[in-house]
Amino acid sequence: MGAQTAVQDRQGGGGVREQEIAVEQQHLDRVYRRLEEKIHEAEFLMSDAAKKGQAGTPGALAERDAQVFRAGVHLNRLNSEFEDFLFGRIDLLRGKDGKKGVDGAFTSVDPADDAIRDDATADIAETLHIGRIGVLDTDYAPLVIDWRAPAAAPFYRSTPVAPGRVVRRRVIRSKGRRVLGVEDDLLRPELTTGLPVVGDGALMAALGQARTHTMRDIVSSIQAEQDMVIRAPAASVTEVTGGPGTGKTAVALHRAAYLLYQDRRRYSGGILCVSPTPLLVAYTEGVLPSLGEEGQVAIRAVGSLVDGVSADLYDEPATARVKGSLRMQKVLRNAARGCLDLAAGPDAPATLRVVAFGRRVELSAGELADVRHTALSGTAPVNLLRPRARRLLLDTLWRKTGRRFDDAELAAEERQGFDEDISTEQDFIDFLDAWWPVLEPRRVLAALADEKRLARWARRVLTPPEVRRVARSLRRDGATAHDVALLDELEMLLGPAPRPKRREADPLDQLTGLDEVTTYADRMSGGRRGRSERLDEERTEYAHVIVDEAQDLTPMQWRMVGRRGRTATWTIVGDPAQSSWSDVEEAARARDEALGSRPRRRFTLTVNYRNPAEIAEVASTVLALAMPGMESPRAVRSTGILPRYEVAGADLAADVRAAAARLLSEVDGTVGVVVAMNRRAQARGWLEGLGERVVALGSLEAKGLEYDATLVVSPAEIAEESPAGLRVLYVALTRATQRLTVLAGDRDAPDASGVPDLLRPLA
Ligand SMILES: Nc1ncnc2c1ncn2[C@@H]1O[C@H](COP(=O)(O)OP(=O)(O)OP(=O)(O)O)[C@@H](O)[C@H]1O
Repeated sequence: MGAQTAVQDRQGGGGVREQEIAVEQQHLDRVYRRLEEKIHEAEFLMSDAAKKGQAGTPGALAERDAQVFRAGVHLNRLNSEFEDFLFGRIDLLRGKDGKKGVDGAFTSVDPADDAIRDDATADIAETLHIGRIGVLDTDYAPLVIDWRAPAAAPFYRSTPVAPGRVVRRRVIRSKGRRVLGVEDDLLRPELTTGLPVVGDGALMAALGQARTHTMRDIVSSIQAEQDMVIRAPAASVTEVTGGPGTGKTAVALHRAAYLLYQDRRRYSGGILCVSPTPLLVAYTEGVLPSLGEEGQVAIRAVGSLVDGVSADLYDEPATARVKGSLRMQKVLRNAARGCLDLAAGPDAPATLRVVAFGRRVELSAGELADVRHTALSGTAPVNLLRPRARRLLLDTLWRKTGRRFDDAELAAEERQGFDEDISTEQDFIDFLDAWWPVLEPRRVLAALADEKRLARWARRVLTPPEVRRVARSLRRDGATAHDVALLDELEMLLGPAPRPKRREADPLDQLTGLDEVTTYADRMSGGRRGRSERLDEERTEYAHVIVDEAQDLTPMQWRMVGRRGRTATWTIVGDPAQSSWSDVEEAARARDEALGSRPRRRFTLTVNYRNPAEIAEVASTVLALAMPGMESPRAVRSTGILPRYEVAGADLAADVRAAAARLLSEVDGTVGVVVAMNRRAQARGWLEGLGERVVALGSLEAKGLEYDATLVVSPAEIAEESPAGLRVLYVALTRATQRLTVLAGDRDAPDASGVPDLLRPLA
């Protein structure tokens, strides 16, 4: 953490500042001129390639063009959307060796032995500008280094304690083509180099900004401990823990951009970023595009990982506990199999009758049950067992015909003829459709809503009250994030509908599979969708999986996410102290299973960039209750503004509204009002008319978000909601960047100053 400690002796008076801005303006002008040249070059190459009919063919040209083209696309977007295309500069001492890397910069991290003279003077040997993409001059000298390139690492990693070659780090603020300001940190203040120093450092400037409803990238002020994570090698599993506000989400997203830059080919397999709520997805969605990365990274809420379903409901904590538990595996397995009986409905034929060799052959209900039992032995997905069931039916029917042959060849021929005859008989086809229908996960999950049935499938696994809860929750319209994990598990247990066999040999043989062809065709008949669209939908495996707020994944959700990263490398970020899941050990087991034996690299982030010290301190009193012995991250700044405590009177609505209005008048940006989950709808009503800057959130929805000011309504109600309630309260208390008001309700026991008992420091 060097940023705020570096500089004592600033010379940034008006004149110097103007001068330095002018210097950077000159450089930015040069960069834009070069980019324009590149765009023309790109346009020329594109049209030339098109003329030669080479567009779309792979090879060196495509590779080169792609780069130029990307530069063009970036420029267009950067011009129109983003303020700070070029955002950094470092001035460096001469390095130990004279070697240059591919980006044209010297590679040495340490200064040459004689770079600093005895009288503490030194010369600046290299100046690098850092930006969102790299730009080379005509002579291949780096005009801008991509922030992810190795040469940019010292911009983030140098600290006054370990400055390496960096003498001065500068953050440049610009809008469009105009440089607006510079902020310097001097990393070797003891040296005399003649470099002017301007401003108060970039980090504080960034942290003080008002918040909007979308997250900003932190590319110009990534701190050293964060940079270690962002650039950690992609091998196996990277695990990051850190308290609230330490930048875990920001770091995870920047890491995605870094990995793509590092090895675009490898990650063309896609990066999946799993987020706990749709609100957090919406909040973070803009960060990757602002880093120049779109398309390869899918940011999905954990309730939206299954195609066609989007969770919009929440389960009560006690129901969630059951649905998220590994015990559901067994229940679902029973249901997947048990549903075969149900799917056909009450009119399902009890027996199978066919005509063979001129006489009737019949399988009784008992014989059919035996066939089904045999077909279902083993672990293969139920839908994929249908061909096996069909074969077993034919075997049993054949046996019942009592035909015997001494000649094996003749027997085989007879048997083949029998199979063909029977399996093309309409009665047989209809029977099979009804007796072994293709099962859909949604239908099976819906079947669990029947309490009696669920009780049968959950025998000796769930208790009767648990059965009642789960069945009741499934009778509502809509899905929860827990239901989605169950659907995904069912998808695996059921497997896809069998695909038609691609054999051209015997047309009759093809007819045999007709039922399956039509069923499959039905499934795929969503219209004539483009191939890429379909592929996108079908992508269920990724090259890298990022899990944000990993502490909240239930065991069943770990299984779902695990299936999407069977061959992936992983980045997992989370904070056990913020977990809203109560059965921590079971989740840890499921997580270990999802990750397998891959080696893990662990990192810890220690600095809280979000909350001022005054707010962090209140949160830490709750942390002491929620997780005794757990350390709070160190708050990086202090505002001198203490949290405000109020006690609600008879009209809670009016008090919440007044407290929210007051906060709105005190901050420029957003205000979040956090209430217990069962007050969500109510709270929205209370805030009506106060404008877009304020939002009401249920405690679980506040996950990962932040606001300039937060109003936490009735800490006790939030804490009593679930066994993990204190940790959820800890989340609520750590959302504010500037101001916090706590409103004590009926269940709180405020002292004379209005401080609820849960927030009073332990004696
Ligand atoms: N190096 C940085 N420079 C500027 N801002 C930063 C930096 N690191 C983090 N921040 C800011 O701090 C805030 C918290 O970051 P983030 O949401 O990523 O933290 P988190 O660890 O995921 O928090 P939580 O666990 O509470 O969800 C964000 O506003 C982020 O932009």
